[in-house]
Amino acid sequence: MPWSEQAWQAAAPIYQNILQHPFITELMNGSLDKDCFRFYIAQDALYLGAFSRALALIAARAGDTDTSLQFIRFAEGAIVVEQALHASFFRELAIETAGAPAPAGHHYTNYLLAQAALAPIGNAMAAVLPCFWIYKQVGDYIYQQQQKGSNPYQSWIDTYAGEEFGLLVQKAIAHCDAMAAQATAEQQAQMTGCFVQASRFEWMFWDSAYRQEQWPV
Ligand SMILES: Cc1ncc(C[n+]2csc(CCO)c2C)c(N)n1
Repeated sequence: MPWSEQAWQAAAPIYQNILQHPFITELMNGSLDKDCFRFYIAQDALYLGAFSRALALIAARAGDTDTSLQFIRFAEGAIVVEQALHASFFRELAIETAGAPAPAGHHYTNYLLAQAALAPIGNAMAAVLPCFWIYKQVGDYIYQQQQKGSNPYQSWIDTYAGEEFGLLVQKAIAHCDAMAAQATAEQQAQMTGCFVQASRFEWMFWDSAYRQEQWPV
C-alpha cells in the first residue's frame, strides 16, 4: 500500500469531522453567515502567503531539481491564488485588509513554516499535503452533494472542484509517496504524524472562521 493511502486512513476521522462541520455544511447549502466567510477569506489570504513561503523552502531543500521545480510551481500557484482572492473576494465582500492572524491560522502557518525550514524534508512534504488533498476531497464532496440553484459561495466552490486542481493534487501525493518509498518505517511513521497534524489544523482553520475566533487577551 503506498504511504499516501495509509496516511489518508490515519487522517480519515478528522476528514469526516471536516465534512460534518457547520462551516462546510452551511457553505454547501449557501446559508453560511457572510461575516464567517469574510473572516475565512481574510485569514486564508494570510495563510496562503505563509503557505507559499513554506513551499519555497521545501523547493530550496529538495534533493533533486525535478522536485525543486515542482515545489517552486506549487509556491507560485499559492501566490497566484492569493492574488486572485485579493482581486475578487476582497472586493466583492468589501474586505479592506487581511488584518492579523487568528490563533488557529497562526498555529497552522507557523507549524508549516517550522516543518519546511527545520524538519526532515519528507516530514515537511507530508505536512503541506493535507492543504492540497483535503481541499480536493472537500471541493469534490461539496460539488457532488450540492443542491442545484444559486449559492453565494459558488465561485469559491468551483475553485477546488476542477480537474486541473485534481492533477496538481496527484503530483503532490506522488512526491510524498516517492519520498516515503525511500524512507525507513520510522521516517514513514513521522511523515504520517505530520499529515495527521496538518489535517487537524485544517479542521481548526474552518472552526476558527465559524467562531470568528479572537485572541483571548
Ligand atoms: C487553510 C487552507 N488550506 C488549504 C487551502 C487550499 N490551497 C491553498 S494553496 C493550494 C495549492 C496551490 O494553489 C491549495 C490547494 C486553502 N486555500 N486554505
